[in-house]
Amino acid sequence: RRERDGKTFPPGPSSLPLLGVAHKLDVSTPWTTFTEWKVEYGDIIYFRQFGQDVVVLNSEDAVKDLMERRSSNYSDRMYMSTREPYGMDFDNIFHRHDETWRAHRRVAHQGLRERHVDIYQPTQLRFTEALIKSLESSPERYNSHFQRFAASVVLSAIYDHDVIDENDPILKSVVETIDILVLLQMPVNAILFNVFPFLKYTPTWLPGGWRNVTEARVKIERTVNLPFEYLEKKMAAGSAGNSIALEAMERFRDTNKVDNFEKVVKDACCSLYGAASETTSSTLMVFLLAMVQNPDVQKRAQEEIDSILGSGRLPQFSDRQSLPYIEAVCRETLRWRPVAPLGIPHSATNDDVYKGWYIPKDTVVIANVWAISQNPEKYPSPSSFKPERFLDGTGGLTNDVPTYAFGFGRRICPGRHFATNSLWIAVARLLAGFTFESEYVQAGGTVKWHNAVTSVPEPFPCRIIPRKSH
Ligand code: HEM
Repeated sequence: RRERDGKTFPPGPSSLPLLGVAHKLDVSTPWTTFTEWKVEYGDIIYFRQFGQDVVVLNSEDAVKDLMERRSSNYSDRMYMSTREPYGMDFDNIFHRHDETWRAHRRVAHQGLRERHVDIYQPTQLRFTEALIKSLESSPERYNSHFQRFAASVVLSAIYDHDVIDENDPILKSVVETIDILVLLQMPVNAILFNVFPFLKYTPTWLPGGWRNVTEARVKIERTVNLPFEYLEKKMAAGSAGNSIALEAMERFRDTNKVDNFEKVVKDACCSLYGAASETTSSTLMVFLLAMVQNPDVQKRAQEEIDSILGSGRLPQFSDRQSLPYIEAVCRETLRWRPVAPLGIPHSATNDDVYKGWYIPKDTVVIANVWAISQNPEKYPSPSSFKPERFLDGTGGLTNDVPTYAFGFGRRICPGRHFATNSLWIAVARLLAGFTFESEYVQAGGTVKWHNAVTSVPEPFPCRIIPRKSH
């Protein structure tokens, strides 16, 4: 227990003046270190990193107590000195908990609420079919096909924009901008830039060799505006289909409740893309790895599909209820290797006391999703991929839905219903259409992980074999 100014802080490792706790952390997978610290320090851990107060929550109960039951105090994001100068303040994901954030959330919620997302199912199906075709013609490029699938469904839902190929101007522009956002807003970099402001102007820290802030601003502004220029042309021609952007524009224009609504909608929509694309494709990579590591699971999933659909018919969204094992495979994919193992850190708006421990204003509060998803009491042998965990004795689904993979409280991912639909149709169709094998992985070959904002397996040798019956 540590005391400062008569206040008791939660337990945690001691920090060095310059390094903080960096020397004690596995910096590429800090979530594993935080989970190990649970044994010594418990469910709520405190330390200081470069002068920044940090609290890590290692259990679902602690996360829910703070981020959900006390959501008015734990829904902010940390201050980032790079946001304004680089023109990144358009972004909703790292936005402070204020009126603009609320307006963005309204756009997201309206377009992505649970009962509404089904209108995008035809789009998701269409791009799943394109994914299958790409895998048939160049299976070795599976990773870029997954990325293309994720980007296409999302750009279509947000802007009614169909990605034609890799040179698509909107796709290129958003990908470039996301790279900047990721680099500058990764929590560790954000803290560094706050503490050592000169770093953010140092060219080597900037993506793509960028030399100055102005150029970043221009690129970001273009990314926010370009999809709307396309959409406006379609609107003028009367050919604009359903999209989150169009719906939000029409609604905000009619209600007159939001100031500067065009900017709000543009910014919110661009943020949606940023949050949606990489998370979805990374989850498909995790699914693929799980399949090649667990041929028995793959076989059982294919047997379920074949027994319900017969050979030849492909899964449709309407089959979802009849395929509980496929649903369980999707849930287990989200649990087994959550692509955001530390979620996105929240921040405390005011001083607070929890279980007698003091949490100062502006503390960065991290929900350790990894510790929750790997909790051996809830999930015995947590590192094994076992979809049966989500099934009851009769083969039906349990009530356990790994929503923790999508964050918590007011900041919970607004795209989760859309994401789980994309994931489900892709997984069902991939399993119906192909068998995935990897002698390399089966023989214990190393699979590297890329750990940045998301944690994702790097491409590994894999054979993608069309199934004869489909
Ligand atoms: C498998 C796919 C996805 C995963 C695992 C995922 C996960 C997450 C997580 C962990 C957060 C942080 C929540 C928190 O702070 O507590 C988040 C935020 C967010 N997600 Fe997702 N997400 C996915 C797909 C999507 C999609 C498809 C969209 C939009 C179409 C989306 C839009 C957003 C937005 C806008 C935020 C920021 C919310 C805020 O700060 O208020 N995500 N997501």
